[in-house]
Amino acid sequence: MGGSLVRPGAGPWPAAPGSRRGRPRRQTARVAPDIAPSTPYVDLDRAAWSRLSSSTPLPLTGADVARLRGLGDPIDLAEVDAVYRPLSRLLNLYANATGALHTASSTFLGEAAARTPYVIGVAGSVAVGKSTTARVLRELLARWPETPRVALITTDGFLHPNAELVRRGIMHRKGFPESYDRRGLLRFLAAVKAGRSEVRAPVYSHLTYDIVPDEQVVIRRPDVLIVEGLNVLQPARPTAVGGSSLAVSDFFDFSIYVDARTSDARQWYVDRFLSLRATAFAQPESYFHRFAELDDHQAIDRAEEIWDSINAPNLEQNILPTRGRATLVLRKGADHAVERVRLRKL
Ligand SMILES: Nc1ncnc2c1ncn2[C@@H]1O[C@H](COP(=O)(O)OP(=O)(O)O)[C@@H](O)[C@H]1O
Ligand SMILES: CC(C)(COP(=O)(O)O)[C@@H](O)C(=O)NCCC(=O)O
Repeated sequence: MGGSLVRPGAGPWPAAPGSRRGRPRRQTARVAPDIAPSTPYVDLDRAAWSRLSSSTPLPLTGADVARLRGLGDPIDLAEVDAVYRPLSRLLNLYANATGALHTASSTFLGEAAARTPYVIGVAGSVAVGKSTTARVLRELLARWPETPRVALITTDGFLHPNAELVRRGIMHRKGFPESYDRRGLLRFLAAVKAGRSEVRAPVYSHLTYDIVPDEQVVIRRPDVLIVEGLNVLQPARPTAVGGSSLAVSDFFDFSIYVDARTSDARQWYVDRFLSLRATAFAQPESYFHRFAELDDHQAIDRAEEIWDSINAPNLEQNILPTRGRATLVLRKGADHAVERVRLRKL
């Protein structure tokens, strides 16, 4: 393959907050290529990535992609072909290999091999297009004969209801780790992974900006479960006795971080906010209904204020630092197209 291997920390990947990159480095001797420090990542540019798995057919049409596309996301069939078709093949190989491993360990233990869903996490900032990525993958993975049943949940269903956020004084921190019922999400994933026949999750509405009372999504032993959300790669919380509890990502077989420059994500958030005035905000039940009548200047001010006070600090403090934990990073350019793909090999 024509992609380039990179040293950890090298290449186009900007430093996550708190990383060593960006600090002055001691001068070190040049390392000969054959003894260069090994890296757990393979970093491919778009062209090299899209040449992989060229024999895998693309089972979607332009109309399918239009149906799956989120507001403001220009994804088209060419993008799905170049980026998501190889990813679907890779996930198919990984899911099959994990199934075989599971069968082997059941045989060793003398247990009947019960299938357990292959769980994929999709992380990244607000407005980077996680939901489109997750929906496209759901559609592609469901076309493989081994995984026809693909379920998708978003972690916003596990946000505390607004009344509870207000009671805790953290309404301005929606999307931060503490705004979620983390125990509920862990219980949900443990039940899905244990192969329970029916597992329920609460539902969030972007329209009312709150949990929908008395509504639940039911997951019935899928072959694959995709779990999409800002904070799905958060490490476990330390416990009072010096240990740590389980993390959501402990239940993942594979994880994807949808990455973009922070300035691009901010612009996409503002653009989407402007578009939402004529669609979601125009509906009387929308939490943001009062913003439907704002002119462009007022709407841009309001969107930038929300971004700068909530979504940017959350990205910098909680989300971006988890990028290195992902199995695969999709790095988007300013036009939303994926420019590079980084896969963790080890
Ligand atoms: N205020 C809103 N009203 C209606 N829909 C919204 C609103 N904010 C976000 N959405 C929709 O919710 C989905 C998830 O958005 P977000 O959490 O920003 O993640 P991403 O853009 O990475 O998918 C998107 O499809 C988006 O269009
Ligand atoms: C609902 C969200 C927290 C995303 O939740 P997720 O599905 O990623 O868990 C986010 O889209 C959001 O609404 N953030 C609050 C700030 C804002 O209104 O943009």
